[in-house]
Amino acid sequence: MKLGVIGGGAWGTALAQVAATGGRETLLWALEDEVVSSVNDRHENSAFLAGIPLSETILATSDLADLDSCDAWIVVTPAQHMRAVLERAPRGERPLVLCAKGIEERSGNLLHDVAHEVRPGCPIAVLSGPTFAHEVARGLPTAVTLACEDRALGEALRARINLVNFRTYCTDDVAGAEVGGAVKNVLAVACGVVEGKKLGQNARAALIARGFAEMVRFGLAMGGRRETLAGLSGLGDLVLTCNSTSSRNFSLGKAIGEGHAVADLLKDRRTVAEGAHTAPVLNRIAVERDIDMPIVGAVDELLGGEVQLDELLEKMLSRPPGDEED
Ligand SMILES: NC(=O)c1ccc[n+]([C@@H]2O[C@H](COP(=O)([O-])OP(=O)(O)OC[C@H]3O[C@@H](n4cnc5c(N)ncnc54)[C@H](O)[C@@H]3O)[C@@H](O)[C@H]2O)c1
Ligand SMILES: O=P(O)(O)OC[C@H](O)CO
Repeated sequence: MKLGVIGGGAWGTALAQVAATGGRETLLWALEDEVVSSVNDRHENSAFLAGIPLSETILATSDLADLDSCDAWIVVTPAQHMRAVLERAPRGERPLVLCAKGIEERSGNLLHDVAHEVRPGCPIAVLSGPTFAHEVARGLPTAVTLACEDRALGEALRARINLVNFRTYCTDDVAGAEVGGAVKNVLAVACGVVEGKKLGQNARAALIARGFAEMVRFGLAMGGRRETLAGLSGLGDLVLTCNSTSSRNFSLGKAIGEGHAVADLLKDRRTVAEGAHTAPVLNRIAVERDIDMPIVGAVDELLGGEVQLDELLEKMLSRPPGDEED
């Protein structure tokens, strides 16, 4: 099986490395010519994953038409670009493994719904979990969720990508896996703010726990299952992302907490902090569907520049605490 990886950012590059390490013929599509030449000539992605040697068997291209030769595609563009890239990619039915973490802003749809709409007939799987690209690319032990409604296809895909150090756990709960990855990015921004503002470890733990309650409420409303949300793609990824400056979302929040202007932090970014794109749409859906998500709402307000941080913190801390199980 030849695998096509669509997206030459840090995560697409790391997943190409996983595929190549497993002996798969691997073609990496990247938007930037400099990424293509860096991977093909120097076996490194110096733009997005500098300093990590890549398998010499990974071939890169900037021509989407070349992906026609692949049996399955691993789709790793940022969430907001996935639709446009899949629309331009060659036709034909082949499994798509979606790896971005987000919700499409304009439609409010989870990414598997977007992919079904753009590529009807292509079987869809979702790969998510606690996975910093730089660790995966170095071959450090990692475990992920692979969600596919068609269990047999999920098993077949697992056989293609599983490695000793890239443990792949299957589920048929696609919505649950996607919601975990999308919501944790927004909560990581909040935890970064707590770090930047020096509010302490207790506050961060409280945010993780109450944020998880928000993730579960939203996930259940979207048709996901509680055990998926408590698994690798939900709680697992939440814990990773809310505790490390390796996370772009956490780092964004930390800089906001330190007093940097949101607009400056978001303009001219080369790397993606998906939480900034997910917060408005997630909050919009939560309000429309009457799902209680105060932390997500606060992050949305903060990123939208609608409120000053100190004012927001005062508002959050003076909310009357409810019952824990609510
Ligand atoms: N980096 C990680 O550790 C990691 C791990 C798991 C999941 N993810 C997810 O993978 C997705 C991709 O993130 P990343 O870290 O690989 O990206 P990145 O931040 O390393 O790089 C940015 C990417 O955006 C792409 N891009 C910019 N404009 C584009 C456009 N108009 N059309 C298509 N692509 C465009 C660039 O080509 C580049 O591939 C995100 O949804 C992210 O949440 C990342
Ligand atoms: O750098 P972040 O915040 O996009 O997080 C990367 C991965 O999603 C961690 O699992």
